[in-house]
Amino acid sequence: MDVSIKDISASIGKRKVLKEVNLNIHSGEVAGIIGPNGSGKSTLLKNMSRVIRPDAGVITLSGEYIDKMSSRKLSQHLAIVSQESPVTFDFTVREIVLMGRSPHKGFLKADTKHDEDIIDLALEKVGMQEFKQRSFSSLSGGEKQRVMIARALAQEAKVLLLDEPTNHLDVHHQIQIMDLVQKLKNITVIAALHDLNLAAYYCDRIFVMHQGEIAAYGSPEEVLTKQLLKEIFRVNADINIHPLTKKTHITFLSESLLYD
Ligand SMILES: Nc1ncnc2c1ncn2[C@@H]1O[C@H](COP(=O)(O)OP(=O)(O)OP(=O)(O)O)[C@@H](O)[C@H]1O
Repeated sequence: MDVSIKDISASIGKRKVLKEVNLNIHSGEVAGIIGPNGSGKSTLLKNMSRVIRPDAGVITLSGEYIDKMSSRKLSQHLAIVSQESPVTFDFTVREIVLMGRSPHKGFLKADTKHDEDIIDLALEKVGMQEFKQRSFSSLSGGEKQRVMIARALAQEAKVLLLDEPTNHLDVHHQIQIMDLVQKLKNITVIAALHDLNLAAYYCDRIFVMHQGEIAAYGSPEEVLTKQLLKEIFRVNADINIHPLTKKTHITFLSESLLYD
């Protein structure tokens, strides 16, 4: 399912946070949204999932306007893992992942063996199957993050929005989650990422946000240049193609290294 964002502008209070943003993300693509703090990445994802309504512009999923879809239909198409964990009551891990099934079930319909199998598979994919009966609130930040990803997988949406999916995760689980995301078949993934080397390694294309606008986009090799890192991220860096992975690899350089 492809995602098209056309001339989206959005404000929070009096502040314009997104300014005529245009993006076209192809079906099955892993797209990375990168940018400094406050550049508008989360706000863009919130507009795509209709948590925030834009001032102007339209968003379509395979040509269908999201603002014309019912909430149920939108959740069948699109799942979001946001930075905020929405849970206030003490649910078990199983119950949290089961919530991902609700767009596919009738009102008050009992859970089926099919739902249970999907929950088990989703938990297995994120390596959390042993935690199925644990209380969600007792989990560590990284464990919670993996359960929220399992919930999104159980939703079986064709578009997956991930806001900082590797935030809180140790390096093993960062790679586990990004490997999983990359292997998802026929699913369009749009992920806001701070780790530029993870973005370079896993994303087909990268979109760079700066002050509410798209400053650049293209393949990681095209986008992640020394000049862009200096201008947008205000860092000095050495950039190579890694001999083993054949992907762009960034080494960040401290000011002291440059001027000592
Ligand atoms: N509820 C809010 N009230 C006021 N300002 C907000 C609110 N939410 C976001 N903003 C502002 O909107 C701008 C964009 O925020 P957003 O969270 O989209 O940025 P981001 O690129 O995701 O940042 P980060 O990398 O820090 O997560 C920021 O300047 C932020 O302070």
